[in-house]
Amino acid sequence: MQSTLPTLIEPRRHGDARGWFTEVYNEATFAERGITCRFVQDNHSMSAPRFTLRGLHFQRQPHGQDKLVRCIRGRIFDVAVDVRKGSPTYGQYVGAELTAENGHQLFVPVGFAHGFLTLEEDCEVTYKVSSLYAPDCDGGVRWDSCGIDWPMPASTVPELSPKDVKLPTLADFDSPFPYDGSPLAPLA
Ligand SMILES: Cc1cn([C@H]2C[C@H](O)[C@@H](COP(=O)(O)OP(=O)(O)O[C@H]3O[C@H](C)C(=O)[C@H](O)[C@H]3O)O2)c(=O)[nH]c1=O
Repeated sequence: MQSTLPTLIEPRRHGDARGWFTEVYNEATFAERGITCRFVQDNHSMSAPRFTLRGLHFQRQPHGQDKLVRCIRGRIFDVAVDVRKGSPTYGQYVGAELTAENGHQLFVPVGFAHGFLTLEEDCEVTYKVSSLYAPDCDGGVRWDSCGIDWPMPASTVPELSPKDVKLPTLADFDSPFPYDGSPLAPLA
């Protein structure tokens, strides 16, 4: 059964005198965590300025994307916001620090807006998605409209794309995503 809630994955690193080895994706072990979607595209972004904020994004159906996110250079604060219409946890979020050092990953299912804030310069993020890029179905809500406690000094204005500056606020947004009966739970 596909997990419909954000999930933190902490892949094991096998260390030896040379360094370490880890499986960043394994169909069988990820299925044990409820991640059974079929990923069809891998993405990779680099953000140069510290406190770059990409998000909060989703793709509308029929091109909704489950995402499996990891940071391969630097550190990010990665966030998933519940935007499932009728959810008792609508507008609430979970967040995790994903770093090249900890190797942690965040699974962000369809029904959640995704975004991240870089905590260092020159951060690189890679993520698998379960639906191909469909720009006509691109959607999102403003980063500062969901009560997210972004880990940056209060006066900081993050680096945003012109597109993200113009996103609607959560209050002005009419969600296209149905609620499946599972309220948002803290990341295990
Ligand atoms: C998402 C995407 C973008 N692009 C092109 C379109 C633009 O020319 C350029 C940058 O796109 P955008 O500004 O939408 O990239 P981000 O702001 O990093 O958006 C992504 O970052 C947040 C955190 C997400 O969760 C989404 O995956 C995605 O929306 O890459 C593609 O060619 N394919 C793609 O799948």
